[in-house]
Amino acid sequence: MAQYLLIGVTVLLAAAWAVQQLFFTIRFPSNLPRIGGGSRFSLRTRWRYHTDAQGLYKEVYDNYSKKGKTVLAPGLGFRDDVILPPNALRWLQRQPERLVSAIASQVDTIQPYYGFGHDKFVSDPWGGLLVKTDLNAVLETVCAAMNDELGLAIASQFGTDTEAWKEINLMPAARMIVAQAATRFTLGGSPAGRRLCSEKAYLNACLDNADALVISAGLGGASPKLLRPILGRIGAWGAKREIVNLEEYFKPVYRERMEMLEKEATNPGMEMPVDHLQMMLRYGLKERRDEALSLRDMTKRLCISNFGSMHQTSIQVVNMLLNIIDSDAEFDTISVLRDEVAQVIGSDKTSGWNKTKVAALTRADSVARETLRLNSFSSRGVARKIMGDGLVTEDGIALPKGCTVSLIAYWLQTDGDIFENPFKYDPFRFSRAREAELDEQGKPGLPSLSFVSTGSQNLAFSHGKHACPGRFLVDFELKMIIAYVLMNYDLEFPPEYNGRRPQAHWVTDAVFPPEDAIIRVRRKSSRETPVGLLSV
Ligand code: HEM
Repeated sequence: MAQYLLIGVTVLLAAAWAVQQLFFTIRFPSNLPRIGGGSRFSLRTRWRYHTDAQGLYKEVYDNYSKKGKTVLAPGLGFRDDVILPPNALRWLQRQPERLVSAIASQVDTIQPYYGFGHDKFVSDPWGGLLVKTDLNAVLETVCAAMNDELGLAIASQFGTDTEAWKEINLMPAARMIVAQAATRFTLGGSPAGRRLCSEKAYLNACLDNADALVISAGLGGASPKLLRPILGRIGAWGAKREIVNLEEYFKPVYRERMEMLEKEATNPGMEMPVDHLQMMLRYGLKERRDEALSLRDMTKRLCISNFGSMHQTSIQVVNMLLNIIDSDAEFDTISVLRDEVAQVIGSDKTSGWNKTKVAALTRADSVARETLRLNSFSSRGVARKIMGDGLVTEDGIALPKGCTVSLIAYWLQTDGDIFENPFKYDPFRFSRAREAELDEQGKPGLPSLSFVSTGSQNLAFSHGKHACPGRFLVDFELKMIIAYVLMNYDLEFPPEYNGRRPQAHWVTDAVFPPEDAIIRVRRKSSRETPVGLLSV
């Protein structure tokens, strides 16, 4: 019996392998070199991507990317990824969307069909596009509200004791702070929405949902296409459960907004909330009516919005605060930043934050950009799916339909020929260069070195038409966090860290911050806090 079972399983696996090879495997041209050589990847090379992607990508970067050559590297599960050299970025940007698609690549990465039941939640990203078109137009209003929420969130996580030092587990604290601030601009504009901003169970549900989406994307993306309908569903189980959970919290806000929109129809000019949800409902009722009228679909849109606004931002906050404390002994980082905040924000206690002040915080800007240079979550950038046959790279590779191309961002951003002392966190690396090049008004020049500016040496937000539109909001958010935390708290590492931060770690090609990093904080007394505006 066991013998027949074994034969049956072997035949089934062989048939599955043949079907996978025949129908689902992309055929690459013979002139495209593979990392490790040969005509297929050895198991060792595939395994290396999953256990040492940092080392594997170093070889890709040094041996191919830096020499202007395209190369094939193993990716998640059984995927093969085409890695383009940095000098191909301009060529890539020139290609039309119908041939080179950012959105199709996001669908491949997120596998929304399994988590959300339909690809449209990613392939038709109208909610995200509103960040670009509508949210950024009212950034100052939205960020003023977010600043209030940040103060409350930080005080709640860091405490208010001005005598004793408190040990904080940074990752969970940063996640809650970012979730609370993000909720304020996502749906905090109405009374029911505002209540959710500080509702810990809701914030945890949002964060759990974002984690479940990462797992769903990982398992769905790693499985061979043939097995994806099974493994994708298993991987998405947690995400589906979290969506139902989140819907319960969201229901009263959704109903409140629909009632407000109904009232507004008979009462034009009525004051309405200014937040992302309101923009989504307004647009949805006009252009995607079925979705806007479905609580479940709008909950899924909310999940996507939360993922965008919470996941990478909280990672950036953890790394940035660790880097500020780590570099303080050598660069006096905390005092330099406090002086800058006091100068730019402190003198004007009435008008709050605006774009001019955010832009004037050049040193805080440098601290944030230097963190992204070294500690981006994604080690690759500008991932695009090739949508048709016939596209040939500048080095003569005919890219087959269905493959994904990207650039190695991590090794580009730590290239010793571009950055002096490339692995050192130098908080004022970019502000020094900018302050040495003053513009006509005597302000720091070189705007291409600012946090929000993207390019081949700064790919954390990607580059071009699809570069992250949320980065302008993140720019406000990070500077508000720097200002609030440093003006209201003293910070240090526990003595056993010997002044050095715990390092980030790679899981496949994603770079995670240390989940168990501890910092010690102590609230400054109001006498010591020079900027009244910043205290809550
Ligand atoms: C440190 C924080 C963040 C990082 C590092 C980051 C990074 C990225 C990256 C790499 C992309 C892909 C772009 C491409 O495919 O070329 C992206 C897209 C996007 N991000 Fe962010 N992001 C962050 C925060 C945010 C926030 C706070 C929001 C919302 C307020 C947001 C909204 C979006 C949207 C809507 C897109 C899709 C853009 C498009 O396809 O045109 N992101 N982000």
